[in-house]
Amino acid sequence: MIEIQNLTKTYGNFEALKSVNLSIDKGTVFGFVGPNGAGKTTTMSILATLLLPTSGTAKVGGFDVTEHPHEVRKKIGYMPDFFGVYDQFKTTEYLHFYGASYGIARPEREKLIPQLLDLVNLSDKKDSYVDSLSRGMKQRLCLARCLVHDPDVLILDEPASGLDPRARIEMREILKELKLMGKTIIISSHILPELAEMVDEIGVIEHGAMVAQGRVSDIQNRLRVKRVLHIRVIDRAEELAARIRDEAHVSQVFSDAMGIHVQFTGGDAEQSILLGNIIASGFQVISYNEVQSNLEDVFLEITKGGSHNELA
Ligand SMILES: Nc1ncnc2c1ncn2[C@@H]1O[C@H](COP(=O)(O)OP(=O)(O)OP(=O)(O)O)[C@@H](O)[C@H]1O
Repeated sequence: MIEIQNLTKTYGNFEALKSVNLSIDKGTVFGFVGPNGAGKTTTMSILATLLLPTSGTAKVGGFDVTEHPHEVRKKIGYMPDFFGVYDQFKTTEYLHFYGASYGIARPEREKLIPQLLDLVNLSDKKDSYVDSLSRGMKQRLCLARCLVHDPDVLILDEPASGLDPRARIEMREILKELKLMGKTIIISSHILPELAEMVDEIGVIEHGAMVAQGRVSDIQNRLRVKRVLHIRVIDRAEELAARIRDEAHVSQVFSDAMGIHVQFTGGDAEQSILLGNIIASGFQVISYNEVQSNLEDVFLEITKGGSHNELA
């Protein structure tokens, strides 16, 4: 649904995007993450046909953003990171305005708008002035506005930024519904653990270059060069810690009141063999688990010190 090839963008002498490649299948929720200034907004603005690329191509639903911007616009709903709402409108009027801009006839809009307000949980605010809505409500109204023409693709630039935790959860629930409706969604965020729960894939961009892209679990696996295992036994923890040091794929061991922590370089099979050896040696294991890294850890690992080439 989205295909970006060798995309570059320069502002004067500054290279904001350096040959970015990105491919997103229909129905995927794609999380676009990267530090401030990495190039997320630039990429999304190009996809939204608001900015021309310097070189390379970007296609949405098979249409090139430079050659067929009008076709692309029919396919996308775009929510910018900063947006204005017309404060003097009521929410319903606001959506009528956008619906009419897309050429949707009034009778159709009369049916559509209550559905949209319901989707974004604003039905009880249908007669409220936009001015009186909270930030979270305005974000949701903006999302409803993006949906008036039933686009296949949603390009959402930091939709959860500046929202309190409750408003973020509401936004996340709405995005889940949109995914169920079959929309392809590209969403940028700094709130990485939040993103992990709702995206199928992530792309990490840093200094204008994609440094990792794939399914969240795959990227986590690729980064798990060293896993951390946490083991609890009924007794003889110190004895077990000393013994584990000699096992294959174990690089570091330390124990504390919480149990034994093992840095492990093996894969799933080796991890299972280690457990077998521990039990065969007569230790009574209460728990044996791998400490899960969350998306925040993954992101920090990928972007630390620029040592990420093997992931590109
Ligand atoms: N119009 C412009 N003129 C010059 N430089 C620009 C312009 N727009 C963006 N940049 C620069 O390009 C780089 C990428 O900016 P962009 O807004 O795409 O990053 P971002 O990943 O969206 O960051 P943020 O998370 O802070 O919004 C930044 O260094 C920014 O300063």
